Amino acid sequence: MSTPIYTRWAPPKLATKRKRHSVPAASSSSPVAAPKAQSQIRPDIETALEDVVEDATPKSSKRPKRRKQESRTDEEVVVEEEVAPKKHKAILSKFEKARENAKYVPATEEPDEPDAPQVLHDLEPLPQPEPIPEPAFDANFSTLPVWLAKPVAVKSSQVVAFSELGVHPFFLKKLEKQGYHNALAVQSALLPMLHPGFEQHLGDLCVSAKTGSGKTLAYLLPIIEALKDRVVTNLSAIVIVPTRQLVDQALTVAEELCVGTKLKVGTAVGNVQFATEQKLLVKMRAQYDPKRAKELHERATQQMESGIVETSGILHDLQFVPSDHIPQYDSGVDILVCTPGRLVEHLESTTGFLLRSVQWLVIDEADQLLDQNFQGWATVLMDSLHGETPEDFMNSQEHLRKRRQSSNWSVALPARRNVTKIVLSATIRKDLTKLGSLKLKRPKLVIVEDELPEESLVTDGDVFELPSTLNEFAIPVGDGSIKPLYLLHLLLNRIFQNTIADSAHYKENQMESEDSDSDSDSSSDSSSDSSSDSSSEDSDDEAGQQSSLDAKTISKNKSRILIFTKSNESASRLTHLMSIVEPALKAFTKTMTPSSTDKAAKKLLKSFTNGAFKILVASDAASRGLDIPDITHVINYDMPSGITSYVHRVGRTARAGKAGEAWTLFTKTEAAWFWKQVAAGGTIKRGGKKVVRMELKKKTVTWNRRKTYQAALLELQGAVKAD
Ligand SMILES: Nc1ncnc2c1ncn2[C@@H]1O[C@H](COP(=O)(O)OP(=O)(O)OP(=O)(O)O)[C@@H](O)[C@H]1O
Repeated sequence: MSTPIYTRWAPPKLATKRKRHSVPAASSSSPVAAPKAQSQIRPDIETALEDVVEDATPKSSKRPKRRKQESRTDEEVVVEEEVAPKKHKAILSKFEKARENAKYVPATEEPDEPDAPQVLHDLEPLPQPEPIPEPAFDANFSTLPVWLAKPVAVKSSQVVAFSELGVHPFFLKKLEKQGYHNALAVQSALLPMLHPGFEQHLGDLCVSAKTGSGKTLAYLLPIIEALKDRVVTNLSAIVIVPTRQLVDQALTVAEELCVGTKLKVGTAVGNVQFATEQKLLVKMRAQYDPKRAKELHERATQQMESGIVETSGILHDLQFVPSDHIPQYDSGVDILVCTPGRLVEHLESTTGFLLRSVQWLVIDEADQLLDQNFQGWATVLMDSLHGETPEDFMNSQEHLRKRRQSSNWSVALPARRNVTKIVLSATIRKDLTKLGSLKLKRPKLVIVEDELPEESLVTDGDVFELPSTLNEFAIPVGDGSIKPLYLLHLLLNRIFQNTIADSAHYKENQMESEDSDSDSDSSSDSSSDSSSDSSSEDSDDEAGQQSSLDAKTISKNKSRILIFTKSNESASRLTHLMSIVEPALKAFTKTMTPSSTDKAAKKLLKSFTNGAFKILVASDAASRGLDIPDITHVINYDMPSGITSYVHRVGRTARAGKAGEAWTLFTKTEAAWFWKQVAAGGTIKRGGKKVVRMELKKKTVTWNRRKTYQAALLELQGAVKAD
């Protein structure tokens, strides 16, 4: 038998499985380099190779084939050996592939460690990568409408002569007489916008300007100038302010400007009898009109028959006019200064009180008024201002308008009156929900400030500015148990004697952060506590640290001090306590109570202005708008209720360019709020100035007064119980 050209390739011998494949002896001399391949195969691919060989053989025919091989004939072997090269090729290519695959080991992959202990994980969150810090959000857009986001900024140092602002010579003389030569910044900004002319703003104005910056004159002057030639009285301007003191103040300014004109200025406040006020505001007269009189009489008869009869109104007024006449109503004033509550009462109950001729609506201290919105005054007012006049009170023009409303003729009728609204405050807020109730048309926000914001700076937040002539101080008073003694020390040693420069008792300490504040607060307290009160109280070396002033010294002093307490009751109690502990102050201290009559309140403010007494103790009722030019000091005996309240309180001094000081007494619990919200300067701008912290030692404050103070407290307690 000849030797076959190709011999069958046999896989290399493997330890266990190889036995399964019996290879003929001749195959070892095969031209196919089986032994060579065997030597080149890595042990790790041996298994793969074995699998490949196994795969190449159909599994079902493995065993029968072996058995067959033993019993096969020579011809069968020859046939089989002719088929072998083909099979071998297929197997070899599979082997090559397997070898290639086995060669690939990912570079980074760690070799499996089958013996490594298995780590069991609970349902713990998987460790996460560190969050990528987000860049700080720098808003360069505003959610507010453009007029609020981009106000008209006016520098508060801008001072222009009234004559350059187109003020009528008639008023220039008046202003000169009052000592006003130049217009203050807010006046310089508003007068051109309100005067008819090229610079006039044909829309409404919101004005934010510091306390004491002259806003009252800024709105009253252009209104009175516009109405000065008026001969027939007609309600043309309404000025709304929150309190009756402010009504009086605005009335005084308006009346001074109206002297020499025929204009009538009236007021509507709760302290006058309503009926009396009605007669002043509306004048009734009889007009001959038999046809309309007949109609009205018929309606009155119907009412009588139905049994439901009006006790006021036009039908009620019919009885006061001749039978063929009808009642007609004329305004008794050209300018009305009022509180919102009383205005609403007149709108609802005063027959013939109509707003059809109103051209100006001023809302001063607007943020406070809009916050209160009692009796829904803004809605009632806007309805009356923009709504239609009730038919019974329509004049001929309004009747004509109504008749022609749906016809083509309506376009030929004169346009509906336009009301210019002027909304002002030192703390105006960009609150659209509040301002929206005023139905402003083409509004413009004017901000008068020392530091003008950058053009590009868009801010939705509210920022308020204090007068540049104001200096602020703050005194820590521990837990507040002897706060009245701190106040007395401040009054007697600092204000009435003005010994601040050489007094060792006031330790100046400029504080910026609350942390440092509370630290030093506690340290100051602990230092005072560590010194025995009883030993130091009457010791000689303390003598002279606390002043006891005589009435003469106080009366000579030019200071006017306004002390704010949290309520009217606290104001009365503090006045009482002060006069017991320091009797010299009794004649110079008065309380402002809301119960005092209008006349008494006016008298009180007048004698304070004149210097008849020096200290006025008041609640927040006096914090807004009160203009007493000579107030030198404001003391926040009790902490104000908010930032705006602080701004208005301290704004009672340092008015119209005069110097002033504001002092705040703060307890440990109030320190954080005060330093963070008020003193830090985020919302309140003070032109680079800081609130200066002044420390007083407790023993200095209580010197020689502890017993008197305790007796005074007992007396006060007795008085309160007796009440
Ligand atoms: N052109 C002027 N020159 C000098 N003083 C003026 C001028 N205009 C007004 N004043 C004075 O400025 C003071 C403050 O005015 P006004 O009461 O109008 O301030 P304000 O801005 O309304 O303050 P507040 O916000 O506290 O109500 C008043 O005493 C007033 O007489």
